[in-house]
Amino acid sequence: MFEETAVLAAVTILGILEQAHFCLQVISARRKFSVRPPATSGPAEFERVFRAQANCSEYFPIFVAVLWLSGLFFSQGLASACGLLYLYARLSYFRGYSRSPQQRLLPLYFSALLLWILLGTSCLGVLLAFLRLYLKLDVLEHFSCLLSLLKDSEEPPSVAQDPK
Ligand SMILES: CC/C=C\C/C=C\C[C@@H]1O[C@H]1/C=C/C=C/C=C\C/C=C\CCC(=O)O
Ligand SMILES: N[C@@H](CCC(=O)N[C@@H](CS)C(=O)NCC(=O)O)C(=O)O
Repeated sequence: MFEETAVLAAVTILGILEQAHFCLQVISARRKFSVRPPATSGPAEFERVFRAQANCSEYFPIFVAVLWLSGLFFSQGLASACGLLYLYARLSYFRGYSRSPQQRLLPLYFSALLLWILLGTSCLGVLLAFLRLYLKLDVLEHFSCLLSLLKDSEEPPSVAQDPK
């Protein structure tokens, strides 16, 4: 049972390692710019790294929740692909923000889009599970029946061969 979710688990571990990397970057920026805790302000270069890490951390619990909900209730493949892209977008956001506020924007939009896709597929997956469980209604099965009916009606009738 657990092994079936190994891909989601791998994406989660990768995400945790990414968070660790962002923390280490803040520690090294504190040393570089001599900003000792509990201070959180200093040169702009430091504050950008600090805010980038804080913003990524803020969204990490939401990311992990929707990654697993979408993976378990909708599709592990789609959720894992969105998850990997999200982690890449967050890395680009962090690197972009460390350079300038402007350079954070494109990866920020992309990461937000991926998060909303994961949230949307989570909602859809949970809704379909509710319908199956409480109303005994399998919407996906009805949908695939409908598709195969449509496909059959489009196929030309087979012409009987004239045995000469
Ligand atoms: C699934 C997400 C759940 C909860 C968070 C809810 C809302 C947060 C929105 O999803 C996040 C989208 C963020 C998009 C931001 C877009 C643009 C940033 C706006 C202005 C920046 C301009 C500037 O600083 O120069
Ligand atoms: N901690 C966020 C709270 C608001 C928020 O989540 N804003 C979204 C954008 S609308 C975000 O991802 N902000 C981070 C950023 O702008 O870099 C912030 O400082 O902006």
